[in-house]
Amino acid sequence: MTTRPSEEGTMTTLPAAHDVFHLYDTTLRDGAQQEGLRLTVQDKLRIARLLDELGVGFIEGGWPGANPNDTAFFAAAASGELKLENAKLTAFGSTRRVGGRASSDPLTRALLDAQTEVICLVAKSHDEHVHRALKTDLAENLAMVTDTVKFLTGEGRRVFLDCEHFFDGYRANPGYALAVVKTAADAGAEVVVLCDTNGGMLPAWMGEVVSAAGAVGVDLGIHCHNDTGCAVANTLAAVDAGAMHVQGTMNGHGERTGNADLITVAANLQLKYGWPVMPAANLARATSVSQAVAAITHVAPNARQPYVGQSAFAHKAGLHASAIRVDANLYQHTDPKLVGNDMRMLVSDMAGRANIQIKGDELGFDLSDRDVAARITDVVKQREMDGYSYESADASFELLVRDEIGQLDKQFEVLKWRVLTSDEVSDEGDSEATVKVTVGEQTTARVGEGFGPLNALDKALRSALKKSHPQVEGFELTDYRVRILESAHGTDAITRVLIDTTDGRRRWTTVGVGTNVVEASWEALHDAYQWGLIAR
Ligand SMILES: CC(=O)SCCNC(=O)CCNC(=O)[C@H](O)C(C)(C)COP(=O)(O)OP(=O)(O)OC[C@H]1O[C@@H](n2cnc3c(N)ncnc32)[C@H](O)[C@@H]1OP(=O)(O)O
Ligand SMILES: CC(=O)C(=O)O
Repeated sequence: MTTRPSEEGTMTTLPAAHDVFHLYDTTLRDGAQQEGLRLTVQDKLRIARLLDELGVGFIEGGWPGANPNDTAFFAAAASGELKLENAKLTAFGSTRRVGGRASSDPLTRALLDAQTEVICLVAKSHDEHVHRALKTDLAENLAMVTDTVKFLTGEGRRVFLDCEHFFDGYRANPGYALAVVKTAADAGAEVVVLCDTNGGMLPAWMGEVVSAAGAVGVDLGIHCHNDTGCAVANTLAAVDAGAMHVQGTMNGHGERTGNADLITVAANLQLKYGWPVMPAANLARATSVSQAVAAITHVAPNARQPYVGQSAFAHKAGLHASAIRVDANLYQHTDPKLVGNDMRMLVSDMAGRANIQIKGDELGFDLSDRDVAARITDVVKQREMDGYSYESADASFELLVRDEIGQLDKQFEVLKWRVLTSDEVSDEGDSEATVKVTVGEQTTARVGEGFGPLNALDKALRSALKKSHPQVEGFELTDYRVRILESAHGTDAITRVLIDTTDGRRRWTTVGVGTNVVEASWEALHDAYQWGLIAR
């Protein structure tokens, strides 16, 4: 144990860094056991490359022989499609079948065929599971461990062994759970991993059990599930008790409620414990790796994910913002840049002047004048009361700021708009819009047909502006979100519309509000075009 100053200046006791420490990623195996997640071979190859860039030591690629997809993944990796700079690809499988021999077990053979230097085996370590799930006796399970580990190490493989249900097994029969650890170590397993398979552990219970396993005299790993919401905390508690190998997944994917989020674990070890678990430049890729994995898995990123979530360093409250103007560290536990994230300032009805000033700086406006900032704050609060939301609608907020400080150089004025929708659907759609605008001295009226009123209005406005502002041809509406704000009202409720637009280079969001959804949509659309034509 070493004693080092905590960030607050008090002394805290933390374990000293191990000479050898493993970050072991199981996104491609246990992560893929998450409901709704399905990874193709190409997905797995892409995620493996990202994990290698991040700098994990081991990438568990799946269970070769268990399904054609995983077998094909290992074949692709072995054929040279996967070139790893930092990590070692690891094949996962179980101890041999009851009553058989490892040398003739087809799944053990498949582990060798995967051609990885490292193999991770799962073995039963809970006596009740041996009796009821394996349907054999305790001695045979130990023999399965010995036979499989010895066979694979004899074939030149490095073997890690996952003790399934270790913590529950230790509670039920500590002598047997520890015998599995010792048997694996004696047979040649390099690391014995203690698994909280059902995820029921709490941090306060970890130390005693991990220390008891440590007394066996083998390098220990930890594999935690998040069923009590404690996967990361349990992992750290196991590390405190001596584990030198941590298993986890990107974004905490995994069976049921998931596994320990390896990014959170790694960032805690590196930034809080001060252990050099990966080069600083690699940790600074954590946010982009997390986002890239989310894009590949099609699982929406969790904005509140520690360190790398979109909201991890987002500040909404006025009091926070005013202190952040003095020093960002007054309201953040670490520098977001260290994990590749950014501080974000949110504008809402909880804002004070400081939020507005910091957001102004971000957008390139000098709002240091207290009166100007106070006026904009008041406008924002009133408009939020009316139903607007500027938190994500940066473009509408910028238009509001420009208007308040006299820098709104409107690129067009709308003289009139109208839209009709009918039950007659032609090839052009079911709606027809007319938009009349002036640009400088020129007045133009155009009709647009489309599917739904917004589509028709978009076409009409684009058509009216394209001669004077040809760049509108490149504007594309990518998302359209409608929220009913006063549900008690029914069909005359207030509606808020958010529209995301892109021109291929930039992406911006605008907001509109009205009792009429078409009116709210038109306002958001109008702002989207104004911002796209004004802002650089
Ligand atoms: C805790 C974990 O997450 S471990 C990882 C779990 N991952 C998976 O199960 C995904 C991949 N699994 C599979 O594709 C299949 O379950 C396979 C290919 C492994 C086995 O499929 P099947 O032969 O059809 O068997 P099934 O899945 O029904 O049952 C598992 C068998 O393995 C046995 N088994 C379970 N754990 C172990 C173990 N550690 N060592 C040896 N055998 C084991 C069971 O007793 C059962 O044996 P039985 O067929 O004689 O009853
Ligand atoms: C091995 C594993 O995934 C578990 O015990 O949870």
